Amino acid sequence: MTELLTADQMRGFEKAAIARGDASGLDLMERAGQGVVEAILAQWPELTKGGHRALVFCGPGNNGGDGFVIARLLRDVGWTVQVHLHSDPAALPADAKENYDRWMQAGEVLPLVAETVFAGARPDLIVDAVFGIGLSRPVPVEIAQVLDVAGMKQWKSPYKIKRVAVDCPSGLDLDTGIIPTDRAAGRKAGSAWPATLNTANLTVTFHAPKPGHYLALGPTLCGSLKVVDIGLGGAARESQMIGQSPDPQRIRLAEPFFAGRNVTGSWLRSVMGKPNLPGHKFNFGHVAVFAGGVGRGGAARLAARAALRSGAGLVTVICPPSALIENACQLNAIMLRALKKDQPLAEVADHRVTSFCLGPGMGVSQRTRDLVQEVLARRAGEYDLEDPVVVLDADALSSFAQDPQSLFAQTHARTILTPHEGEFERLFPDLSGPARSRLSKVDAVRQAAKRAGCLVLLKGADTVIADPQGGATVHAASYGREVPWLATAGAGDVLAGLIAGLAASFGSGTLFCAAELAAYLHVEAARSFGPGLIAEDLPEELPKLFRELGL
Ligand SMILES: NC(=O)C1=CN([C@@H]2O[C@H](COP(=O)(O)OP(=O)(O)OC[C@H]3O[C@@H](n4cnc5c(N)ncnc54)[C@H](OP(=O)(O)O)[C@@H]3O)[C@@H](O)[C@H]2O)[C@@H](O)CC1
Ligand SMILES: Nc1ncnc2c1ncn2[C@@H]1O[C@H](COP(=O)(O)OP(=O)(O)O)[C@@H](O)[C@H]1O
Ligand SMILES: [K+]
Repeated sequence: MTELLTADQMRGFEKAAIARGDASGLDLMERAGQGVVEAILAQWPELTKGGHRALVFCGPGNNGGDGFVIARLLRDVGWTVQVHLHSDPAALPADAKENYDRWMQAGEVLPLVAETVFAGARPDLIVDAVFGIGLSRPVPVEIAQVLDVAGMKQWKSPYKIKRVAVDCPSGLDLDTGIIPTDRAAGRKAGSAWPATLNTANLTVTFHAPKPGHYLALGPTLCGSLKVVDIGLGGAARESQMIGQSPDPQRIRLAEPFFAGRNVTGSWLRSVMGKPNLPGHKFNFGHVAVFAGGVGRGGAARLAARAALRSGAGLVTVICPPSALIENACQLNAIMLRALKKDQPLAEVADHRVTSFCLGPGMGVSQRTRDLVQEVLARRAGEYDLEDPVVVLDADALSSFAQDPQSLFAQTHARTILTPHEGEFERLFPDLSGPARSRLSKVDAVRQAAKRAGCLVLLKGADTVIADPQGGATVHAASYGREVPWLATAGAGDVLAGLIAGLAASFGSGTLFCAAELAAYLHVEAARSFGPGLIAEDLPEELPKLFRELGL
């Protein structure tokens, strides 16, 4: 787990370190600039030999200050460096001004405008130190144009110029992963994309990654991401995240790393480890997955298969009597029960069911609403420690589109909603669409979880999970973990089943931790299988994956 720091939190860390006397602002800026130079040379070792040519673009704040440090350090090792500044030097904040002055002892600064930038010779490297965490509004068009590689037509092979972003490609909002644009001028006609895009090959950030590096457009713009330690401390805080419920004030990245160490095995065991004690299948949880009518059972069967493969002791598919034969033809290790329309649920799902999964293929209907409400009303039985887990996906969510409040009135702390964006919009229209140009995906899901009184997992290449108290996790299939082939019908059904299965065992960690691990595992399963994947392949890939991951 890695903590993702918002701009305000990052400033808080900086202030605290300075107040403790651990470092001055100038020290931190020097370490930041040094870290960027080291990252550049590590990324492109061919740049260590010989003098190369760099353009450094500096902005009006401390991001620009980092730029002056980088310019000076590159010059010190023999590079030809040309600096362009977008501001009045006299208005620079103190530390940035100090580094401007140091640079000016043997250098010059040109304005950051196309005429001067493109008048010079082709650089080997461009350093973007215009805006970092202090971005407060859309980037002025004339700067956005200078930063867009597509506009660098004056130079030969502009895409081969190495582009490094300090903290972020300028224009990216590091809290949201969104590029704030001036709607009138900033958007390509008829498109949600900005008219100009500032992309980097390498982004170097400080102390900890920020949500915007992983959300929305962040991964597309940043290229590869390197985090540089500038001595602000805090590793102990991170260690509290493994296997623990989330802290309401913090955002974490679901990944099996802690302070640079791979902790995959212990992460998996903390959520799904089966104790090596005499036990039987009921000790490892019983998952009940509801299926829809004839010809619509595939989605529930996929979820059930994922639940069983993830280690649940038993899995039962519950279907209408008309679909019994269809399901019986398809299922073996998974048990099957028919539920008649007026039959009490307790007759087919007794108190030993520890986890329910509803939605995939159930159909949008009053019957689905009734079943969801009946399951949500279940409480811990005489012998159970906790209420059963309820995973609500797909049609179990869409069935409440007309009246989401009637669903939220019943959801409880052991419930998780797992919508994709379309389903999310049906339940939370005011947290979707245009609202999301102001609200990060993390904050939208936090608000949704608070309103629903349960966990919410909003799917995507950037999946966000939040609880009603505000604890939030991002799981991102990016930075080398891209799996576009996971966008295949049924992948979400598998995810719902995985969560139900991982959360089913009494011995397992919290529902939140199960959801984090499920998001990670379904992407790892997709990576392991590779292109050509269909949803059926995901559960079948799990045993190999568990072995490889050290479970
Ligand atoms: N925190 C740390 O621990 C460390 C931080 N470090 C570095 O400091 C960076 C943060 O510095 P920062 O706070 O000065 O903000 P920064 O991104 O330079 O921008 C602020 C300036 O830009 C202006 N401005 C904003 N948007 C604009 C727009 N669209 N168009 C025009 N102007 C715009 C804004 O103006 P204002 O909004 O005030 O009007 C203000 O003048 C951080 O990213 C990292 O690189 C490192 O040194 C290591 C330690
Ligand atoms: N480009 C992508 N990269 C990584 N994961 C993706 C991508 N597109 C979709 N996914 C994942 O695939 C699953 C698709 O779920 P969903 O949209 O509910 O599909 P379905 O309803 O067909 O099962 C989600 O878990 C989502 O996070
Ligand atoms: K930048």
